Amino acid sequence: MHDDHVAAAGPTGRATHGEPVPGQRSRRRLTVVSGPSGVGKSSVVGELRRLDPDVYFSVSVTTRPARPDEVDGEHYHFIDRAMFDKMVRAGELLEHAEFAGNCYGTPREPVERALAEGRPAVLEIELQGARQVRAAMPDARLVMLMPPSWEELVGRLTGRGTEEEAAVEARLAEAERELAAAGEFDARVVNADVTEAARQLLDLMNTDFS
Ligand SMILES: Nc1nc2c(ncn2[C@@H]2O[C@H](COP(=O)(O)OP(=O)(O)O)[C@@H](O)[C@H]2O)c(=O)[nH]1
Ligand SMILES: Nc1ncnc2c1ncn2[C@@H]1O[C@H](COP(=O)(O)OP(=O)(O)O)[C@@H](O)[C@H]1O
Repeated sequence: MHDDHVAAAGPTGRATHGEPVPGQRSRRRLTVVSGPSGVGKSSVVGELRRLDPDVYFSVSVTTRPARPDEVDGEHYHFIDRAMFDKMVRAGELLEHAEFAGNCYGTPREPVERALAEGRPAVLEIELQGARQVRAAMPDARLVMLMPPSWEELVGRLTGRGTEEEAAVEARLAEAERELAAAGEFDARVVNADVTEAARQLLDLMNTDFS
């Protein structure tokens, strides 16, 4: 069984599972951040990037078309299905999954290189991928980002305005499945405030559970 921690904010605004010990970061740590579409994963991971520039953030490949504000090679590597299948066959993906009609995967080599260099690495991926990472790399820490409420999640997803109605429906169907699996994760962080959630995530990355 995995450690079970809920990183609720304490009176100091820090996570209550234990204070991080300076200098004792698990340098080889791989952290997986999952959570339903629209919960704020990109927002929180973006804030984490500002808080700790030393962390390596994986850039996934996807067959999903780029949104207008997305930059190839920065948000994702946008590739076609033939290239995706080729990467799967060649074993170039650490994990991969289909989500709401598109394929997503984590390029293996950059993550392994970062960890070998002693850099902590973060993957922002959905549930099936998180399960694959858990099976392949049992030391990885899995964190699920949770919405303050279902209504807030729906509001954020529709308010973002990046998807057509059918894609929103597909994401909400996946969201129910993802939230039902929250108990499988090592920790859950409620994203009520982006900066606070990013701080809690960083605390989790820097703390060894005993
Ligand atoms: N398994 C897996 N999931 C990924 C990967 N990259 C992104 N995802 C997840 O795929 C889902 C859909 O991502 P996206 O199309 O960007 O939509 P959004 O989450 O609504 O912004 C999200 O849960 C992402 O975390 C990956 O490399 N592997
Ligand atoms: N703590 C928060 N409070 C209010 N709105 C938020 C919060 N976190 C994210 N959002 C907004 O919710 C929407 C979805 O966030 P996003 O980071 O794209 O989610 P995800 O990557 O999980 O799909 C965006 O419009 C974002 O600005």
